[in-house]
Amino acid sequence: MFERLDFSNFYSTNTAEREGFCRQLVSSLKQFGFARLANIGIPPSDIDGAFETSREFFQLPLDQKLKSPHPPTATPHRGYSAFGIENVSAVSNHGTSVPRPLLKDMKESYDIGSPQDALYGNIWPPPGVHDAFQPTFTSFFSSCYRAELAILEAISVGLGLPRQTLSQLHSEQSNELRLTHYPAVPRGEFSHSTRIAAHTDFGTITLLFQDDVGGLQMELPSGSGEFVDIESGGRYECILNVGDCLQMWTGLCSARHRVHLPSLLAQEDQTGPMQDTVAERFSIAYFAKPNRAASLRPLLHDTAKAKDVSFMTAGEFQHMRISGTY
Ligand SMILES: O=C(O)CCC(=O)C(=O)O
Ligand SMILES: [Fe+2]
Repeated sequence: MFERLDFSNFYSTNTAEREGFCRQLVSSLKQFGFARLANIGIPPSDIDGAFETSREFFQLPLDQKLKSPHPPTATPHRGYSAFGIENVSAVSNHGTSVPRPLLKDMKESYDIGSPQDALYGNIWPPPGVHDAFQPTFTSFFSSCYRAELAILEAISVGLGLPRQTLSQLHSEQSNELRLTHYPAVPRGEFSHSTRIAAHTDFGTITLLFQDDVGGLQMELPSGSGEFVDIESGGRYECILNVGDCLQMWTGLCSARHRVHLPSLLAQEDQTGPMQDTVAERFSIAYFAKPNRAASLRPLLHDTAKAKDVSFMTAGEFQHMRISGTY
């Protein structure tokens, strides 16, 4: 649907090529709220390691996984959430005039924060449960943070802002990494449940890595309630999407998205024998979030109106958006 952009162009020594790439990136984020990126600087072997470790963890017996549980409240967003615990549809209707039905999420997930985050510590599996888990994701987190800063610089350049404008609003690392496993389910379940209900992401940008099962869909046109598949380019491709904070700062589109029955399978109803089971799916999402004290005042058009309004801080906004999901 939209072309894959090669992030290595951001490092081109040819200024026109570099700036042209940044403008193309911003244009995709303005039009769709999404971009597909190759070569964001995370080695494929690290991505393989993260997916393998995630699979191994989710394959453990439930009593082992529950040794590092997510707290019963929405914050801090850390640790393991079993199937059916989190319910994203509770926040699906944020910012829309078209109410969506509440659907149950069919997933289990694990949330990890930065080791540099001064406010919330991590909840790791205790020794003996999966000893490679903590080092694998501590290292993967740092790789994602480096990629995040480079992408924020590219977006700033593409918007015509000084290169460090966005990256310097992310120095505190209140970012989050989320591993998700969507178990195989009978396809009939999709009539009353979903994998993750329609939502927008709360932060600045999200870097998503997914396997090739499919089912990630975005709302197009925005606000229509119609969803189209974002086809999977495999686990080494990064799907980049705009979150609510970047939309408030810059007007780029924070597109509503969900994970549901892939359209190809939905069409089988008309075209041939239906498969009874929809394959399990794994994804890894890294949510870049602004420093908590950062103001969400628009960065591009500091209008007279904006000067009179008091804007929420990113921390207040995150808190408001996440409550209700647990
Ligand atoms: O699993 C996916 O592909 C998307 C997950 C997602 O949108 C989220 O966790 O915010
Ligand atoms: Fe999302």
